Formats: sequence, C-alpha cells, structure tokens
Amino acid sequence: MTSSVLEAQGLGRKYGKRWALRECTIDIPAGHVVGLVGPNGAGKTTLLKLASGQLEPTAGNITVLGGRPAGGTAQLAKVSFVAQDTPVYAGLSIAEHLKLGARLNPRWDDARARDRIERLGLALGHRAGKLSGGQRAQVALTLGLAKRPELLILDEPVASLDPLARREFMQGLMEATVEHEFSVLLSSHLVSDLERVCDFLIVLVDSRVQVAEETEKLLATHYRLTGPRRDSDRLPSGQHVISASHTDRQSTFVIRTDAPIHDPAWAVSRLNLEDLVLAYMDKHAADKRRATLEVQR
Ligand SMILES: Nc1ncnc2c1ncn2[C@@H]1O[C@H](COP(=O)(O)OP(=O)(O)OP(=O)(O)O)[C@@H](O)[C@H]1O
Repeated sequence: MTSSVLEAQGLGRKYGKRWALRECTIDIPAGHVVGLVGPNGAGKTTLLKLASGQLEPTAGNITVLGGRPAGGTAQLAKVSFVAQDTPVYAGLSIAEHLKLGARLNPRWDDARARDRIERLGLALGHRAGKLSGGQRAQVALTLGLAKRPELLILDEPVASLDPLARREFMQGLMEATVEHEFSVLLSSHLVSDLERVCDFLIVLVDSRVQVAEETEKLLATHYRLTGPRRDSDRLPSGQHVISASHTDRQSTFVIRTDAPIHDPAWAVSRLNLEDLVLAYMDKHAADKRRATLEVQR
C-alpha cells in the first residue's frame, strides 16, 4: 500500500463559470475510513468524481494511491466507486451482477461476493429491481468489495435508506474494513451517519475544504468555552477561534488549541463530531459575511 491514499494540491473544478470545488489541498494517509461531510451542493460528489477519474480538474492536481485517477487498468483496478443512489441493473439478477463484475474486474473475488450475499440472506436469483433500497445498497457495496480495492469510494451511500438500513449498511462496511485491508472515502450530508465509522474527517462547505484531519486529533484539540462576554481578540494567541456567539452578558467560543486552558472564567467542554462540523460551517458563514462587508466598504 502507498502511504498516501489521496493527495491534492490546489485542486479545483469549475462548471461553466462557477467553481464546484476550489483550492483543495489535502493529504489523506492510507488505512483510514474518511468521512466527507458538507451540505447539499458543497462539492462532495465533485471531489469524489475527481478522485475516481470521472472528472478532470480545472486547476491543481490530484494523486490517488500514487497514480493519476483512472490512469490505466492497474489504477482502475485499485479503486471501487459506488455512485450516489447505489446503481444496479434492475433487470439483472444478483448472480448476473456478479458475473458482470467478474468479467470486468481482474482482481474480482467471487467467493467473497457470494459469501457476503449469503450472509445478507439474499438469493442469487433475485432480480435487482425487486430489492428494497437497503438491499440494493448492500448489493452495490458487495460489488464494490468484491473488486478487492485498495480504496473504496462511496457517494452518499445511505442517503435514501431508513435508519435501520443505514445502521446495517454502516455495520457491514465496518466489518469489511476490519476483515480486509483497504481505505474508504465516503460522503454524507449528515455527520450522524459517519460518527461511528470514520477516523478521518473532511468538512466541505461552499466548494472549500474547511478542515481535513484525523477525528481523534480533532476531538482532542477543540473545546467549547462559555463565560462572561469577551471579544475574540482577547483570547490567548494559541487559541484559534473557530466560531463565536455572544449575548449581552455571555460569550461562547469554539476554539482549537494544543495547550491546556487555565482561564478560570471559562466553563470548558469537549465537542462531539457533530458540534465540530457545525462550528466549521459557522466559521465559513462568518468568514463569508466578513469578506462581503470588506468588499462593501
Ligand atoms: N454537471 C454539472 N453541471 C453544472 N453544475 C454542476 C454539475 N454538477 C454539480 N454542479 C454544481 O457544482 C456544485 C457542487 O455540486 P456537487 O454535486 O459536487 O455537491 P454535493 O456536495 O455532492 O451535493 P449533494 O449533497 O446535493 O449531492 C453545486 O453548486 C452543483 O450545482
């Protein structure tokens, strides 16, 4: 395995005059389950399509597992991509999907695919068009896994599933990552889908990456401070303000710092992943408001 699963420098993609993704510089080490989270239209699918070579960059460059995305058969064999809405051929049976997969993929593991279908309680003769949304998603995941990829990319795999099917899907994905060694990059607009499975998080808002790091590191360095009203510029220089809100008497900050917080004025609490994502979304909105005000001045 290469040490970096995805490296991008100044990566950007435009549709017409509009940037769908811009100035994206990230380095994802191999062996992670990476959650790509952001609101609708943030640029998640664009990044995933650039990573799988379905789109060419307008700016910058991207390397996946040390090679150019979709640059030749060896590169294609290393990456599985499961598109949004888990596409399967409605008229084909599960067995026919497996046959097709075997024909198209040099590293295909038919035993792994059949075993997984059996464990899911599905019949090989079942037509894909007659499966439930959750079952279809599981079949699409099975096809992606049977390719024996080094990187599995999933674009909003659980968006259309009910909570139980969501959980079962994520559970299946987790089990597969434990059983076989590969990296995963999956997107969602809900952090709750990703919270239990991801150990690396990318927050994408309005076509820009806000943060891209291991979740453990993120959770260990971000805090919520609540206390008497204070301006952001009166916080120590090592405390980077991610978001701030104030009432007449009270201030609440989400900050990032590597140092302990000694100021007794603050009630200090840790954040969960959802709070963290919301804080970065807030930061983006505040940065945008500030930029608009500066242009207007
Ligand atoms: N084929 C296209 N032509 C023109 N604009 C596009 C095209 N595909 C995406 N866009 C635009 O690029 C931006 C990013 O879209 P993208 O699909 O990457 O977002 P997303 O984060 O995956 O959204 P969602 O959660 O809704 O799937 C959006 O403003 C979208 O309208």
